Amino acid sequence: MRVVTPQEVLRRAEADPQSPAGTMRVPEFLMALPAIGEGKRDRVLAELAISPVKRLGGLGSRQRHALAAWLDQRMPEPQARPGRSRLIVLAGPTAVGKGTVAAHIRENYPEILISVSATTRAPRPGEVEGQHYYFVDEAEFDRLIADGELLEYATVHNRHRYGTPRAPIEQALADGKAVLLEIDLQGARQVRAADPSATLVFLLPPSWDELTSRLVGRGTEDEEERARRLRTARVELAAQSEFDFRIVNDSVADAARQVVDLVQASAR
Ligand SMILES: Nc1ncnc2c1ncn2[C@@H]1O[C@H](COP(=O)(O)OP(=O)(O)OP(=O)(O)O)[C@@H](O)[C@H]1O
Ligand SMILES: Nc1nc2c(ncn2[C@@H]2O[C@H](COP(=O)(O)O)[C@@H](O)[C@H]2O)c(=O)[nH]1
Repeated sequence: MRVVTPQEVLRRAEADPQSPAGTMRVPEFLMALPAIGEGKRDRVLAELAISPVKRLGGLGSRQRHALAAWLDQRMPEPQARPGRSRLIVLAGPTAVGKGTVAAHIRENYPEILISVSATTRAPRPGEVEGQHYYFVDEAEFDRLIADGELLEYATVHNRHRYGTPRAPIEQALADGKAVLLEIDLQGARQVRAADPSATLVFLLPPSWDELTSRLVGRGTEDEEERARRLRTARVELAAQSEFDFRIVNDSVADAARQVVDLVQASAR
């Protein structure tokens, strides 16, 4: 399996400025690296004299070399991305757009299997059994756990249980397909423990205000449930540095493309 490092993303951007790597903005690239927050990102941009509007493919050679040197010092290439499996986890706070991004990937990149979870929560209007979730009762969820049919499971927002059916994931991985799980932080940690070579991606909102307005705008939860979800969101945001990559969802298509780039990188 070939490992794609941030340095390789930089090389792809240089080779083809119109490629997904080339059109990625430098701040997004930096934020997708482990343990880079907004403050660190801004300090690095200032230190390397790179404007935040610059795209990787539009860097001058001095800037590109400065960025490559900074990367080499921070994460030497051979250790930057140890062998990855084709299993990608997409997590992030409530209403950041995980489901929307996953739906965009399902529609536009059918080669990637998007896992369908089991849940004890009731369907929302318009949700379809087997497409959005497998809606099960508590007894059936207990049975799935007892029979070892779930790869991971968790009680999310201290309310309902959600879990990833194991069989379709294992079959797809055995067939060489890439698999995307859209799950919560607890599930992401379980997947990491079960398969340290999985890639963990954290989806970030452009701002806290935007997150709350997406949650309100979705209109699927009452005020009590929204408050519960926002409490979990603070906990999840505080854990973002545990993830391999972070992607800001300010455009669904851009965020989806960045996730797909990571999926494809891990599948080489
Ligand atoms: N990039 C975006 N810009 C504007 N609105 C967005 C964007 N991405 C998603 N949304 C909207 O935000 C709302 C929440 O999105 P979505 O339901 O996909 O979030 P989620 O992360 O799956 O939430 P949860 O974890 O609560 O299930 C939806 O109304 C969706 O249309
Ligand atoms: N640990 C898991 N978390 C999951 C799974 N499927 C979904 N989720 C997460 O639950 C919340 C709430 O989802 P909603 O559909 O009720 O809004 C969200 O964060 C999902 O990512 C799963 O299989 N395992």
